[in-house]
Amino acid sequence: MEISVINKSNNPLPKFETESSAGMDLRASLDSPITLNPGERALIPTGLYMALPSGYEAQIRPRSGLAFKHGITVLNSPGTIDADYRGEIKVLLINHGEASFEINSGERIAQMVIAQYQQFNWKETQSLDETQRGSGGFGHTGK
Ligand SMILES: O=c1ccn([C@H]2C[C@H](O)[C@@H](COP(=O)(O)OP(=O)(O)OP(=O)(O)O)O2)c(=O)[nH]1
Ligand SMILES: [Mg+2]
Repeated sequence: MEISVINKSNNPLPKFETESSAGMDLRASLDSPITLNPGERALIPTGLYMALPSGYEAQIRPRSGLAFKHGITVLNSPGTIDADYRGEIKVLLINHGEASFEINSGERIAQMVIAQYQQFNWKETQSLDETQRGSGGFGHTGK
């Protein structure tokens, strides 16, 4: 599958880092570094614009290394890029760590996974089919 993309950043296009990676890492596209102090959030531009085929979405997810080592994560994870969005892809990062974290242009800040989705129509009704689970949830099967 090919996806049309415009790259206004100085970074190479995102790529799969290993043979079977699910996502491509996204790089920050910045004029100057951004410092995220503990508790702070920022919308980080990537300089990328794309046209997903209808029926596909892009999910913006955290990189586990940044989360584990620095407490840096994607606040709205997974961020949703709609197929009809033509604006710049941006990444909403938050610093959940105890130390300030500097983001430099070109650094890999998150990853993007393309996934299929299906739209649907509601069929409004007064009753639903019975199942073994019924309305049990939120741990009702035990620890
Ligand atoms: O992490 C994200 C999440 C969203 N977007 C862009 C693409 C997406 O298609 C659009 C709208 O996102 P969403 O629907 O999550 O935000 P909203 O607050 O509901 O805004 P809108 O009213 O524009 O839908 O913003 C990003 O660039 N990065
Ligand atoms: Mg929306």
